Amino acid sequence: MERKVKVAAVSYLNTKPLLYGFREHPVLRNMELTADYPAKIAAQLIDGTVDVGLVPVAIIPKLKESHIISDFCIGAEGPVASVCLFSEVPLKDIKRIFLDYQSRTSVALLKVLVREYWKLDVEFVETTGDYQHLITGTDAGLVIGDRALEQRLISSFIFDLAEHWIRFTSLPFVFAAWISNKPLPIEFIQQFNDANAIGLNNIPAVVAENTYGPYDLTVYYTKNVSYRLTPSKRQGLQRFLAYLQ
Ligand SMILES: C=C(O[C@@H]1C=C(C(=O)O)C=C[C@H]1O)C(=O)O
Repeated sequence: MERKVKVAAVSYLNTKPLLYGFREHPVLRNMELTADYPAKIAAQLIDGTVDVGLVPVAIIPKLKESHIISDFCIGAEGPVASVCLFSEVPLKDIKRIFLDYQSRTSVALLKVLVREYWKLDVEFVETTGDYQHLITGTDAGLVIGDRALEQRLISSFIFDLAEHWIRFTSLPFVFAAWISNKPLPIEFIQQFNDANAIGLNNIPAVVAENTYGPYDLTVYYTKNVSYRLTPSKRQGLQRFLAYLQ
């Protein structure tokens, strides 16, 4: 490839370990990196503004061409902490759920759990800007990312979507994966994966440069988010995509 590969990453704390190793890495000679919230990155990969994105897996069916180019992802093998349904009442009493405009996968996952697992009769409400303050009474809200880690300190009830998916299916979950919308040179992919691994092998250093009060990032990076796209995660991904058809 003559021109630089355009790569878009998620701008949340969950992605810091994956991006840590890119600084001063030779792969940067061949790529340019931007960051945004997941729904934006999905739109950029679909419309071709970028070549690679850490995109919500729920948009895979919307891509004409897609290649998972990495064995690293944003996944979970237990509670993920940052993708939760928050409420002031138990599940059975929830009447409406505000959906997170920044998310694609978790919105789809929530709908699968509501329909197939919890079997709730609720109304979904789209959002376009801040809505967390509307989580009161029988109105619940799906919140993802750093804002979810902050909402944990506020809401009375927290339903972790990864934890409930695992109870439902006995399979781990993948929220986002590095996906390209065109074939890329193998040398680039190897360098790209090498850069991803550096931060994961240096979690204390990643934590040390991110001061964050609301949640323990060592726990988040080592116990909650699970970054390896293992065969069982791929199985969980296939199972999830089958629900979206
Ligand atoms: C674990 C998370 O996974 C994310 C959830 C996504 C989604 O719902 O579309 C997309 C990317 C990930 O950042 C999180 O954001 O907290």
